Amino acid sequence: MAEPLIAPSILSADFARLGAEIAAVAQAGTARADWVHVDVMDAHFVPNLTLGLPVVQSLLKVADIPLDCHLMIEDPDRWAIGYAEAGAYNVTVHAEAAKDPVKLAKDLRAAGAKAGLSIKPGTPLEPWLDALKHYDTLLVMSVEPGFGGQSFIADVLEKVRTARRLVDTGQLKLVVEIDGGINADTIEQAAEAGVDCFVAGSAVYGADDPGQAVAALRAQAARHRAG
Ligand SMILES: O=C(CO)[C@@H](O)[C@H](O)COP(=O)(O)O
Repeated sequence: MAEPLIAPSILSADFARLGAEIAAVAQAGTARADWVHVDVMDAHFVPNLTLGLPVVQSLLKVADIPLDCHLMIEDPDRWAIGYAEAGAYNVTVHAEAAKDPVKLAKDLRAAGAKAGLSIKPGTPLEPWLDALKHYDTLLVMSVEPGFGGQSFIADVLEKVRTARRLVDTGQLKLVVEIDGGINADTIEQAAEAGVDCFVAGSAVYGADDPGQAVAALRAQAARHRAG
């Protein structure tokens, strides 16, 4: 299995210094993150408001690292394409909000982005398995979306195990990503369940040295990966 991917979430970064906060996890070497996770929240799909396309367009001009945009918004069928056209590496929409997830994935890929589908902790995986054949990432939420710093919900690991099995047997071809409550205490169980990509907000941006936190999380995940 490939090396685990680490994606720091800028939800826990200083919003007045976003360019510098991204650069802090984009230095060469083991402290370099694989992707930077950008949480877009609209205060409708989730009860919080963060940033939108104009900010992402500005970040794309200065970020020397792929941006993984997680859209926690209503009507992603209308808005997601803008993030792909702007140059986001991966654009993830929520299964609970998408009206036509297959068309959406095709449109995102046609615009040059990877397509991601996310499910909340209480959303089952099975109804989305056909649609997931068109996606490059599955983002399993391990907290209720909306806020950083929440406690990890271990029950979602059953969905990770199912997705891992489907990827390993060739029935799905995607990156299994987890988001919410990932830190030194929880990353091992997520790695053992078969996660490929770990989003971590407070565990990275709450650390004295965010780059060192990235390196430590990656090493810990690598020691505990399934397979
Ligand atoms: O999407 C979200 C929350 O909705 C996450 O990306 C959080 O930002 C992760 O933060 P931590 O739980 O790692 O502090």
